[in-house]
Amino acid sequence: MTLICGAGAFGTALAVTLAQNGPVTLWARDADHAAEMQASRFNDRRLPGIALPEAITVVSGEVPGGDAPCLLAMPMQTLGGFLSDHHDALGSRPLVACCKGMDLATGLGPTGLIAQTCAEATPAILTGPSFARDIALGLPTALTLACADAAIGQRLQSTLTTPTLRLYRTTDTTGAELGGALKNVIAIGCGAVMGAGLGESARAALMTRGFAEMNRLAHALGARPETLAGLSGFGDLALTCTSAQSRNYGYGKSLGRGEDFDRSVTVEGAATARAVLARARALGLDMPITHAVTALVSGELRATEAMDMLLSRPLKEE
Ligand SMILES: NC(=O)C1=CN([C@@H]2O[C@H](COP(=O)(O)OP(=O)(O)OC[C@H]3O[C@@H](n4cnc5c(N)ncnc54)[C@H](O)[C@@H]3O)[C@@H](O)[C@H]2O)C=CC1
Ligand SMILES: O=C(CO)COP(=O)(O)O
Repeated sequence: MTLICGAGAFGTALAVTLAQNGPVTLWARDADHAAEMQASRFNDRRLPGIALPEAITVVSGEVPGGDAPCLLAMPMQTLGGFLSDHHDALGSRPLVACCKGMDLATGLGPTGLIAQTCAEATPAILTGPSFARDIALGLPTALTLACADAAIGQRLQSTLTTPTLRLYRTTDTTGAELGGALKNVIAIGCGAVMGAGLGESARAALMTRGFAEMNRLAHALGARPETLAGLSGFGDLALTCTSAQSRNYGYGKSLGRGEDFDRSVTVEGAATARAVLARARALGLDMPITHAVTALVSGELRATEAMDMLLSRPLKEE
């Protein structure tokens, strides 16, 4: 049995693909939503049009106990609260974060938060280039499964691989979670560039210099360069900065056009930009794109002003 907490688009998509391997329990925060899904066999609120296989049971209330791995598929800024609220039920099993970002309150990534809040559990993270709908439709997808405990990571890799979802494993949790967190920040910037009509060449420059920035922070925090070059870093950066399916990219595009954006949509890069900037400042690191995106998101700068700020920086070696 696999337990997935968080019945948004991603949690539901993971439940659909993992149902090919055996029973899945999908835990939803909202009791009405859980009852609606269990009865209709659809998640109309977050992933419409995808039928839930019979192997999925949707529950709410107490998080089910047990030793089976638990996937945590809720937005990053809600993870800390969820872990504290359900600490006892989560117990000592592997907890696989499926969220992307950096916690504003602590500056920690998902595995750091798990380690801090649920000390008996084994933290892991599942991350990389994938849209929930693609996974749910059974389109081929490859992700990174990171767990510092190599043996548990290997077990998770085989449990969570499905015929269409291929997992690669690493023990570098820091690198894997930083890739997923930072690519969303850069994607907001790329969306803003495109929304403001600054062109595809400017977007390519921002992606490349953004990748340099991701590597700078990752290096300072002890991550391995090959992790950043893999699915969870470069792979997810490429997908999110170029796809109209991405909510971070779409949000950036609205900012670039000066249009409103639906506030109920999950856009992880907005809070994460602020968290990353604070962390970088504490480490004495220069992260100009993250700085520009933070100013854009807070309304301090428009996209063209943010680009002017980046272009007027002193010339330097690549
Ligand atoms: N949607 C996608 O294509 C992908 C999403 N992700 C990541 O998955 C995470 C979740 O995103 P989505 O599922 O897309 O978001 P979503 O907006 O579709 O759904 C978020 C879900 O989290 C639940 N939630 C909110 N606060 C909660 C709390 N305190 N406790 C428990 N549940 C809570 C909401 O009820 C909602 O069902 C994000 O970090 C995102 O970056 C990763 C890869 C792909
Ligand atoms: O993480 C994702 C793709 O890998 C989903 O991106 P968005 O959250 O921007 O939609």
